[in-house]
Order: sequence, then structure tokens, then C-alpha cells
Amino acid sequence: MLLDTKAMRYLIAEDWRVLTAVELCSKNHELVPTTIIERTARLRGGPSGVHKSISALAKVGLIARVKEAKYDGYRLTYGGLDYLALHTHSLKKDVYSVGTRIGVGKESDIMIVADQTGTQRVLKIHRLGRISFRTVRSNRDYLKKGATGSWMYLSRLAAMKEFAFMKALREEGFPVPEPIAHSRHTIVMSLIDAFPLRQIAEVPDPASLYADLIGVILRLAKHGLIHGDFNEFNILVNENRSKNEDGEETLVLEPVIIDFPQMVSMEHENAEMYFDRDVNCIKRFFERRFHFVTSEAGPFFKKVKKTVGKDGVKRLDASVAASGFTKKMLKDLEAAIREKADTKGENGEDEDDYEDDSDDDDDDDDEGKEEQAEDDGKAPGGLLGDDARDAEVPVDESMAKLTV
Ligand SMILES: Nc1ncnc2c1ncn2[C@@H]1O[C@H](COP(=O)(O)OP(=O)(O)OP(=O)(O)O)[C@@H](O)[C@H]1O
Repeated sequence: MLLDTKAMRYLIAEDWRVLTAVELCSKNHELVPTTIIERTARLRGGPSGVHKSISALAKVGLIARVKEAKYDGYRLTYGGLDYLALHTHSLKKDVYSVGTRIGVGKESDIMIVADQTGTQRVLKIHRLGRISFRTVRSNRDYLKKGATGSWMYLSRLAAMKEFAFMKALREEGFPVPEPIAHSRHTIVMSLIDAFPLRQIAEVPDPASLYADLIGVILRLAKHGLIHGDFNEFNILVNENRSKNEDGEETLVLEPVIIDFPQMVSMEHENAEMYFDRDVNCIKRFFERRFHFVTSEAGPFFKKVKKTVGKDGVKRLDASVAASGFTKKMLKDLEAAIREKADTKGENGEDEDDYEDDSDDDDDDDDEGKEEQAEDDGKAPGGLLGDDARDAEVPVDESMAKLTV
């Protein structure tokens, strides 16, 4: 099964209402008792209508029944949250159909989607916590609320932060995808028809591309920001052919930067480390891949720091931080992202064995016994099937219409 959005067409308005009620109540209840779902959904058909919807949703794995010692209840699965987000995108006409999965995000699923006119876009579904829950289980404040609450909370935060930064960067003219919509743990953005730098074997003028990339790092810094994961996976390279004055065709490479949940301020306590890491990552990659070594030392953090906010540029770190993020939110997200990076290290991964193993979460922080499918991406009602990552289906042919 490549992709399972099938069940979306069969859900009726009442089912969506009940699913939304479970989502709402999950904020305060790890397990949502049926009585509370009834009270929140307030269906015209009364409790029997709610029960019918609960069964329909559980059958396709959008909610899962959990039996606890004290009481039984339901919780939202990954599939359920995916459906709610897609439903919103669909109602707002940002997404009309869903295609295949592209990309190899460690803690995200990157899907091709299309709007009503057939214009292709990218849907990024954040799944922060998928790896963390499996590997590191101690000393994490944000996990105390329980597994379901945590992955939802973290994934929503990641999407919210990524969308906010993408928007701010785009407004300042940075080469980033166009942010189109945001719902829950997902964002819709423009599709960049380009290869990641990682897949590029040769470039005609490495010095020029290198200078452009360092230029982006310096420009970000001037706006008060450090990307924090500036590597060959997160730089897409557009190839533009243009003619020069003599009519000769020249190839211009234009980098587009993606992946922003980990961005930090130039004022961050570890800013120098993050800045140097971004710079060194590019230096190392260019040396290894293109045998290019710059003759210039630096750029050096201390010198660059003096440029922050200069020439009347807008401080994006401050403006994004002011747009609804509490300090705690940013701290929680940072901790989860740091853990994600540590996990990569623990698994002994490097750029050459980068694979997506994200479908095998076992989310066993939850002590309750599941009666229905787990929310591990394998759930029958989940957006993605098991074999989605192996599928080589041409994007256009794989488009599945969402009728909601
Ligand atoms: N707007 C886009 N257009 C085209 N391709 C994209 C777009 N966004 C993401 N991708 C593809 O998906 C891949 C993963 O995206 P992204 O880096 O945002 O996910 P991630 O989960 O944050 O990854 P990781 O944490 O492993 O770096 C990219 O390397 C790229 O190939």
C-alpha cells in the first residue's frame, strides 16, 4: 500500500466532529473517556451517534482504544492527526490530492500533494518524537505528559516554528520555499524542482556556489539567525540556464534552503558552536565532494556577530520569537532536536548511510494495552503505508483524490 487516504472519503461530518473532539480532549487527557468525547462532540444523534463514529474511526486506526487499570479510553493516533491536518488543508483548498512520498526526512514525512489546479506542492508532516521515544527515555520533562501528548506537542511545535521562520525568511527575500499553509504538525510549501546538494556529483564552479552558501549563512546571521543544520541535505540546488551577452548558454546554480525547526538566534548560548558547525559542514562537504578548499579563513563568529541587525536589517530572531512561542516551547523543541541529533550519532550514521528508518517506531512509553492499531505509521488508517518509502511510482500517476 503506497498511501492510504482512502478512508477520508468515507468519513461523514459526525466522524470528523468526533475525531476533532478526541484531538481537543487529548490536550488534557492522555486517554479520553467515551463520556468526555460524547460531551465534547455534542452530536445531534446523541451518544449512539458518537459510538458509531468512534467505531468507524477506531476501525480505520484514526483513534486507538487503550485499556488502562483505572478506565478505558481513546487516544488520537498519528493517522488521526494526519487526517485532521489534511482535512483542514483540503477545506481551505490548499491541498486537493496527495501523491507519493519523497525525501528522506528523519523525523518527518515529505509528500507531494497538489492543489485543485494540479499545481504540485510539498506537504511536510513532522513526526518529532518518533525516534526519541524509542531510544532515549530519561530526564525529559516534555515526556512526562505521556507519549501521545508529547509527540503531538513536539511535532506541532516543529511545524509551527518551521512555518514561522519560512515565512519570515521568504519575506526578507531569502531563497526558501514559499510557505503556503500550516495545520497542526504539517506545513504545505512550494515544491522546489531541484536536487539536494548531496546528490550532485560535480558543479562547474564550486568556488561560486561555495561563496553563495557562505553568503546565505552571513545574511542569516545579519538577521540574527543561524540555520543550525546547514548541510548538503538541506540545500537544494536549482539549475538555471541563461544566455550571456554573447548568446552563450551559461549554467547558474541557485541554492534553495529548507528545514528550519532547529534555527537558533545569534544570541543563543551555544550560538558560536552552531555557527561554526554550519560553516564547517559546508567546508567539509565542498572539500570532499568537489575537492574545493577556500583560501579564506573564517567566517568567524565573533566578527560576524557584530553585523547582527546592521544596515537596518530586520532582526528575525526577535520577531519570530515574539510570534507566539514561549521560552518553554523553544526549550522543549530544542531539547528534542538535540536528542534527534544525538540519536543520529548513536546509530553511527553519517551522510553516506543516510536512510529513512522512521517507520519502525515502537512508542512503548504508553503503558496501556492497545486494542487497535498503533500510531506508528503502520496503522491501517495512517496516511502512509509500510512500503511508501520504497515505492517508485511516478508522482502524477500516483495522485489520489481526497474527497472530504
Ligand atoms: N519544498 C521542497 N521541495 C522539494 N523537495 C523537498 C522540499 N522540502 C523537502 N524536500 C525533500 O525532502 C527531504 C527532507 O526534507 P527536510 O530536510 O525538510 O526533512 P527533515 O525531516 O527535517 O530532514 P532531516 O531532519 O533528516 O534533515 C529533503 O532533503 C528534500 O529532498
